Amino acid sequence: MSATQHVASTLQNAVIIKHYTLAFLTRDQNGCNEVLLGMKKRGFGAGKWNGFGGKVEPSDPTVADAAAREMTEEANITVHGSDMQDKGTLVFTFTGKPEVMHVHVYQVTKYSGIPTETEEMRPQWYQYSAIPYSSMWSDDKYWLPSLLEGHKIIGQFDFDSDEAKIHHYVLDTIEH
Ligand SMILES: Nc1[nH]c(=O)nc2c1ncn2[C@H]1C[C@H](O)[C@@H](COP(=O)(O)OP(=O)(O)OP(=O)(O)O)O1
Repeated sequence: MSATQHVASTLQNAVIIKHYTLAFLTRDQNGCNEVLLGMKKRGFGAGKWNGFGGKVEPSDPTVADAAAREMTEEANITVHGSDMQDKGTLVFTFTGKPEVMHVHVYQVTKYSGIPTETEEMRPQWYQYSAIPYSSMWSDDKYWLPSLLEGHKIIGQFDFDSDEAKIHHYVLDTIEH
């Protein structure tokens, strides 16, 4: 079974699915590629650098709009749902927990404003060569490099109940 089939089967058989967004803002800074990460200050994943995102709300017209709303709320910049580039799907499960996290992953390059700290996130630009993987979710090092190289990713990471250790994962990288 391919990783994509594995993910599809997990989503088909899940009792509870919660939808989240995760978006990476990238820029070319004098010929050097950079990505904006945020230090999560509270809640799920606090103390880790990550892309920007959160729960898809019933009031969000589309999932891409949810991704744009979260980025605006968390980094104080303006981005539009129509500029969100679909970069794939990540599924996270946790031993002993019935719900499955379905994370919709995006890249965005068009924005206005200057990223500034909010109650939830402290944003910082990182060169692609200096991404702080040791202070990120432990799955990120497997798929973020491919995403930043321009590929789409479809993966599933099964965490232990403590949300720290991955006991199994599958990942497909789709060449762009
Ligand atoms: N293993 C993982 N690796 C990763 O890179 N990102 C993950 C992840 N597990 C969750 N995320 C992301 C998805 C989403 O962007 C974020 C979790 O969303 P939040 O809990 O921050 O949602 P909300 O901002 O809606 O929460 P509240 O404002 O507290 O209701 O963390």
